[in-house]
Amino acid sequence: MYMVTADEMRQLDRYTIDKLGIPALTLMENAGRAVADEVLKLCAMKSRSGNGRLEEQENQTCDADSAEVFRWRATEKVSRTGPGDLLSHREVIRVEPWSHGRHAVWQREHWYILVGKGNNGGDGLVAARHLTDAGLHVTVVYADSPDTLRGEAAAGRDVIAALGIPVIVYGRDALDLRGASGIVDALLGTGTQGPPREPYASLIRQANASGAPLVSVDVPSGLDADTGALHEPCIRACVTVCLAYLKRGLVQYPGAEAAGEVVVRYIGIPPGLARECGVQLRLLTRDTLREALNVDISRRRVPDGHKGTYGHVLVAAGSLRMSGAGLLAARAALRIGSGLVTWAVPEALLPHVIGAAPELMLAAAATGRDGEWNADSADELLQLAQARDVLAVGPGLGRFTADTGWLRRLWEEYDGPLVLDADALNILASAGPELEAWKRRSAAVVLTPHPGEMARLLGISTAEVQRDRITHAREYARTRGVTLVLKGARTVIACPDGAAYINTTGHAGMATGGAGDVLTGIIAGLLAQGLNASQAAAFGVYLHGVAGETAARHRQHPAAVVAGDIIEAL
Ligand SMILES: NC(=O)C1=CN([C@@H]2O[C@H](COP(=O)(O)OP(=O)(O)OC[C@H]3O[C@@H](n4cnc5c(N)ncnc54)[C@H](O)[C@@H]3O)[C@@H](O)[C@H]2O)[C@H](O)CC1
Ligand SMILES: [K+]
Repeated sequence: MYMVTADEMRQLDRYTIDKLGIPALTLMENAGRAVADEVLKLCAMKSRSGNGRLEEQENQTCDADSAEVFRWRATEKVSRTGPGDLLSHREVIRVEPWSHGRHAVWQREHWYILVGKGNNGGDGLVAARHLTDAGLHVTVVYADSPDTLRGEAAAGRDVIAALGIPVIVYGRDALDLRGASGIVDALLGTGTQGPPREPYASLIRQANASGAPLVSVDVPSGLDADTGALHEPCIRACVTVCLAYLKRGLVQYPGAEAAGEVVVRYIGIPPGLARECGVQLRLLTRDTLREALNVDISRRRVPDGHKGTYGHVLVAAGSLRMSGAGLLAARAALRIGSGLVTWAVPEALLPHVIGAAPELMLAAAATGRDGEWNADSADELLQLAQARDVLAVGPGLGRFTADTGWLRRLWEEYDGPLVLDADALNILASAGPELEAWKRRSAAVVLTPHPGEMARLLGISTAEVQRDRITHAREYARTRGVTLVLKGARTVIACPDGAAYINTTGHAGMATGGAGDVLTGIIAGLLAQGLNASQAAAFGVYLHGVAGETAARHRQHPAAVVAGDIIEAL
């Protein structure tokens, strides 16, 4: 599933209308119909729950290969009354075609359609008509004077008037949303510039305060469609019906939170157009792993395989006070399926980690009695690495004198894939401009920074990184020729060729010490099994998140998950 910026969406709109000849009114009609479908679905859910409130949808038939709708949600958003279990559910649901019969249950429903003066408002006007035809009581609320609408939106306005659908002009007529059964937010879409101005701001506040379920058209009004930043006041939707292509801001926090459950609906724009027009950002799903990354997610084993078949990982990690980080990375590399894993530790640590995981091979890589790494250990490490397929460096490494030169030697003299995490990234960041002189590697490099490590790599603040995670990650990967995994909620995987993926597996309970070390081991292990850097990074992040969800279910609560649980759940 491709993801676009507001500007890319405008280009795709224009191409569809001007080059393919599909009328804008057709797109708007389909958009409004899709919004109406989702509103009717919510009404049906409420009627099923019997108490007139939104309950979590029962198990839907999941069609793993459904092309039409990709739906995921944070349950606490959809079931306002159910015990939010904090786990994000990912499911692909086929939305059954909705027959617009006059269902008696819906005639109790009174929905308000908040309409802006752009085409987002136009979509809302089409939805108002469909919902009226389905039997709901509908009132259209114009944020601006109706005569400010232009083009297709003005055409929608005239139809509403011709049908005699009740209309309120905000600011001129009284508006009380407290009795609303639901509200459609068709105020601002991808044409928004900056925080909502009056009267949109007041109307958004009134809608949020109403307590009624909010369905946003395309994007919640007030949300930055590109970065996911909230320009308050911003609508807090329980469902966002995203049109044609997923907007980036709906997947990045805090936007993902404000959007609630996101449903991407086909409205007549050819699905392949984004790829043809050079869009390279995709949602990371099983389909994406199979189709875009050509990953064999079944991970078949050959009947006559042996340990050597599945690669040998060398993990250079762990120090006196942080030996566990190295152990977690090494264990994860083994659990994900590597044939062999050697864990290299400072010499003084070795006697203490013997037996920590009997399946691991151990090696002393830094002589000295203090249990810390030192620059002299580069020779030993390079010696060990020559007989290994992948080198993972960083978890629990610590900093030491001349560590930049040490890392540079590994970077330039080891000719296999390199995975750098934690302190290896901090050492890389401390190289500063000298990094330009480091030899460009022919073999893959995968960096796995969390936002703070990314900030140090870029020399900016963590807040700036988080303001536009996708752009920062993609820019760094492209200019440095590396594969970069920017961790955090909705991890970004950015590849040197410009391709990028946003992961939706995982949950907040994985914010626990060592979870990142586990990911490093997973990615190194997948590289050892022959996946390329993009495949190993994307598949590794995806599996890491699924394992975290599984671990939370086993522990009955996300807060109880520790990093070792994620390894066991792999
Ligand atoms: N994706 C598709 O194929 C289709 C999308 N459609 C819908 O069109 C909107 C985008 O419409 P556009 O007219 O470009 O802009 P908006 O409706 O989002 O609103 C802009 C409108 O509001 C004013 N405005 C801008 N910023 C602010 C602000 N901060 N405060 C107040 N007012 C603001 C601005 O002057 C404009 O007049 C897209 O989201 C879809 O919903 C098509 O309908 C179908 C095809
Ligand atoms: K909207």
